[in-house]
Amino acid sequence: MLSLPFILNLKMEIQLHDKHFVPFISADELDSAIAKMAKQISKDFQEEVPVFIGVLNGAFMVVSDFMKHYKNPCELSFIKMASYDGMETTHEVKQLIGLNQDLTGRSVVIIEDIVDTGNTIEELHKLFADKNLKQLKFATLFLKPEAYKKDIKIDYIGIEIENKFIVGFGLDYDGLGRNLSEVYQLK
Ligand SMILES: O=P(O)(O)OC[C@H]1O[C@H](OP(=O)(O)OP(=O)(O)O)[C@H](O)[C@@H]1O
Ligand code: HPA
Repeated sequence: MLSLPFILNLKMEIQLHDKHFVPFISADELDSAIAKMAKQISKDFQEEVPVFIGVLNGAFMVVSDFMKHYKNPCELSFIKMASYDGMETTHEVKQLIGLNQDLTGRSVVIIEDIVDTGNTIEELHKLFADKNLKQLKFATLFLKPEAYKKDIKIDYIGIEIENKFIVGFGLDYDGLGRNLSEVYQLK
């Protein structure tokens, strides 16, 4: 006979396309990590109005929850970048929707759902280099330290995770899984 934990575990496992995923990070843990980042960032930007830039598609949920936790004046915009095909990076980061705002003299905080290889934030770093910003900072809900090989400083990190593929809370596997309110890890 199967034990109860085994049955519960089977129930919680999900399948997206051909892959199976298991529960990894709960909605409560995600919310606490985002609230902590919002608190840190508001402390660092008390004297000014930062411009937050969310990186679509993946960051839409993080940004939405982050904004609810950020209580000081701020502005928000989005940029759309993509490089992943299924579970693999293509190493070519494309800008799919750009910014049309003058950011001269502004403090900009890029908000990412995940920094993995760092290819995307490297491209963003280049993209903002000639925008005459006051400062550029990077915030990410997830960082995979074993995969990240770039020199760019990541100023605000929610949760460090091992180098395994995850889905949920904005992150997808080949288009699916973005609407999950918890994060799942590849089985
Ligand atoms: O550090 P990296 O290896 O560059 O990976 C991080 C990027 O990968 C994902 O985007 P993706 O290119 O899959 O596009 P999406 O946001 O539309 O899913 C994620 O949202 C990050 O932007
Ligand atoms: O682990 C991941 N999951 C989903 N999308 C991603 N983009 C980079 N890393 C990941």
